[in-house]
Amino acid sequence: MRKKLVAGNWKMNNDLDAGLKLTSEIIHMVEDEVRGNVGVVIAPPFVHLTKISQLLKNEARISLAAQNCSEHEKGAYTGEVSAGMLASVGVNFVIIGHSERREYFNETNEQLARKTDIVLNHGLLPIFCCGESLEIREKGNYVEHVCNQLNESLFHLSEEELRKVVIAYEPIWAIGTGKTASTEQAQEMHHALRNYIAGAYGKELADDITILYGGSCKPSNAPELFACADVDGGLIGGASLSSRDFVDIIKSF
Ligand SMILES: O=C(CO)COP(=O)(O)O
Repeated sequence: MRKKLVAGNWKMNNDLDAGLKLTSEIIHMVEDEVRGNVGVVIAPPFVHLTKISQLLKNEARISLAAQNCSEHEKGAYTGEVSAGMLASVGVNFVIIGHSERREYFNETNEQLARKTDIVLNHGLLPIFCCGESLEIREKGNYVEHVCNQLNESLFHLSEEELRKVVIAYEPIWAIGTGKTASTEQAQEMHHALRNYIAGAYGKELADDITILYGGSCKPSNAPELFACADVDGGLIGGASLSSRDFVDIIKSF
């Protein structure tokens, strides 16, 4: 049985007080309302991680993620944060290759392969983002494009390493636009990605990999998206900034 997961990517939102308040609300609501075996991840900005890690110390089902990390081990990289530093403050997951990082910070598939390696080397779990632009969607080669992102950033991993990776499919045209992928579009891509992984690593491993959907996911559309056979949860942006909406999404399974 593969793991179900709902992760909240706060992006560059909330000051520390607001972040701590949101975390406390999520802790209490998850405890009171969420049944079943869905895992919860929150990904606050870097400067919140140490304090939020303390709040989550006794929360077995809520994990902490960073939104990015350096591809370098340490050294003269002003402004960067290393995987080792993240591990030292209690982070569990690292989001790698979000489309906003690919677009605004020119992150390449090769660089994301290095980030994946360094994250795994520090005992952290990558949430690897992939997805196509509207232009590629309209051209029709979107499956090939996203499979290539996996190939170039993940397929150097051993089987044991790939098993630790969570994949998040986020069509760029659906992020922050209010325009969600239809269940058919989400299922088509998730199924294609699982098949592609099966081709390289075998069906057994492919069936075990958690693949999340992201892009304008909210309480009203999460139930139908999460009901798709190959969708194992969500990577939530805007709606994860409201504890009520985020927990309602978690309860959509
Ligand atoms: O980018 C996303 C999560 O990483 C999705 O963002 P929205 O849910 O705001 O569309």
